[in-house]
Amino acid sequence: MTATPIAVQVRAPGKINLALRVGAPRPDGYHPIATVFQAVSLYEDVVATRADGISLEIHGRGEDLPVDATNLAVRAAVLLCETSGTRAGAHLSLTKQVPVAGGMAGGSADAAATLLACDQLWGTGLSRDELAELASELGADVPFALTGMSAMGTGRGDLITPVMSRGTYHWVLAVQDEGLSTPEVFREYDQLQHLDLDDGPAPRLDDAVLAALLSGDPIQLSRQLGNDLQEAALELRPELGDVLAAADRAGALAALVSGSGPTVAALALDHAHAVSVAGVMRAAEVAKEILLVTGPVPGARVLEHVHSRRP
Ligand SMILES: C[C@@](CO)(OP(=O)(O)O)[C@H](O)COP(=O)(O)OP(=O)(O)OC[C@H]1O[C@@H](n2ccc(N)nc2=O)[C@H](O)[C@@H]1O
Ligand SMILES: Nc1ncnc2c1ncn2[C@@H]1O[C@H](COP(=O)(O)OP(=O)(O)O)[C@@H](O)[C@H]1O
Repeated sequence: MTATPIAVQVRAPGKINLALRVGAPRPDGYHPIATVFQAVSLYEDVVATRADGISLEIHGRGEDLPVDATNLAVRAAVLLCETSGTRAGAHLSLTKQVPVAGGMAGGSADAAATLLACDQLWGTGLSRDELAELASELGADVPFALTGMSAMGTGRGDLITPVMSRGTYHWVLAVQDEGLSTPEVFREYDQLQHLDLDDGPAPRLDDAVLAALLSGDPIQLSRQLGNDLQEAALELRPELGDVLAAADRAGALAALVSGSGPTVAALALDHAHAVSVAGVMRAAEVAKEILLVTGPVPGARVLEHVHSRRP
């Protein structure tokens, strides 16, 4: 008797870039980056159920996203199907908490969760390294969604090195109605920096970010937050200046645009301080939603296997 799952539920987190350094564009259109990711407690849940072919339904945020082969979750399932040669299919039910096109890698979390869910459902049995290789084919941020916690990303952001982090950090997120396009923000960055192909120094992280994470002290971390894409995001969406100013007035330790934006992440001392910062930011009416999250949290993980027993 072999226990075969008929359904698998996987959860993967969104992220904040605590530090993001960007170099000049490469011939393939990507930019070399050096970043420190932190996975935070906004989650994408994927339930993969045995079915014919690959199909997708979306709940929560992003209900108007396409459910065809352009969706990152579908692309992940198709890639695993093709790589493993399986004849099995899956229906994917995706529940999204992470804002769409918010600079928090929700689509990447969907792809990572789907890879893991389908791997379990189909018994493909790939190692974490093999999954990470497929992940990087799907997008620069996808490998981190598998790893979670706190990690350094280099190359296109897809080469992941976990880093030590002490304690829990409390963040207030200001979520905007309308997302920003990642390629557009990188293009704006190139214009602002007057960067051409392979022009300028390779991006480097300051070791002080890693030391701050290790200290567990949010005040120390607040002094090391930084994002090279912030100016470009502000250029494209000047209202984000009001969000950063509101976070400052609310007494946040520091605030920055996450990744390519437009979500702004404000760091608080502890939970009570985060509640107070969130209250002031809500009253300032600078965002569609103000959310409280914590980090670091784990990467993609199986929450449940549903089994049918077959002889
Ligand atoms: C900026 C960051 C920071 O973590 O995150 P988000 O703000 O998107 O969440 C990432 O680098 C985004 O990663 P991700 O969103 O997975 O990018 P991809 O889908 O692979 O690439 C989309 C496009 O963004 C640009 N891109 C992305 C990554 C990178 N290192 N250099 C780039 O220039 C390229 O124009 C690429 O065609
Ligand atoms: N499952 C998905 N969830 C979100 N966006 C997706 C998904 N599949 C494809 N996309 C496309 O990717 C774009 C950016 O995705 P997302 O990961 O939400 O933002 P960001 O890159 O800013 O972190 C979306 O605007 C959408 O066009």
